[in-house]
Amino acid sequence: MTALKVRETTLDGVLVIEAPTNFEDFRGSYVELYNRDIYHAAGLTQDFLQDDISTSGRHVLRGVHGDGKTWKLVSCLYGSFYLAVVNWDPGSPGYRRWEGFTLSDSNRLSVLIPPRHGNGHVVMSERAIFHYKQTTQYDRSSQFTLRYDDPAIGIWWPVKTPILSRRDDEVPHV
Ligand SMILES: Cc1cn([C@H]2C[C@H](O)[C@@H](COP(=O)(O)OP(=O)(O)O[C@H]3O[C@@H](C)C(=O)[C@@H](O)[C@H]3O)O2)c(=O)[nH]c1=O
Repeated sequence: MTALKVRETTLDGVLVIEAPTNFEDFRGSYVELYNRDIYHAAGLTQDFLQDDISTSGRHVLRGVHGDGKTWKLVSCLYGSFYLAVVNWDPGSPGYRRWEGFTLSDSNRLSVLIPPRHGNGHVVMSERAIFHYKQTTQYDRSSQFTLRYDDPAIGIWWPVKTPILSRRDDEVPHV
């Protein structure tokens, strides 16, 4: 069985993971994005029970959202986006630390995000498909929303005036 290639990040528990198979030939590509047995063999035994996608145009920014119980495994199915993850656990020494990642349909990377972290992404290609697996059913009332440009967090974004939903635009600074 292929061993999963996993890289640690500056955020405790946040991992960058290569696709178990990323094959290209004259026809195009074939990607095995998630394989339960290979993930479990690497110690990543989260029980994912929902798959979600969102599609967005260039410079749309969704987030920063999170909750206290959900693990997410984020990938880019099409195009490219910049993903920011922030530790939002007041009990953690890394509280408010953030890191950014570029995910695309060429690097085929996934990012594993533990509970008590916020995530947001901004689309860099003309269109992109954001995909994630999650360990809980959607529960809007348990989610927190952070302002993407909150100076108290200081996330760097490659786009300074992104397109936002009303929810993401109206959220106050912390
Ligand atoms: C997140 C979610 C939304 N929905 C619905 C609710 C609403 O009618 C519609 C659009 O929802 P939103 O405007 O909240 O979508 P969006 O702003 O894209 O929210 C998402 O942002 C990214 C960054 C995440 O990581 C997700 O967890 C989620 O918070 O989709 C579901 O049915 N299931 C879900 O799991």
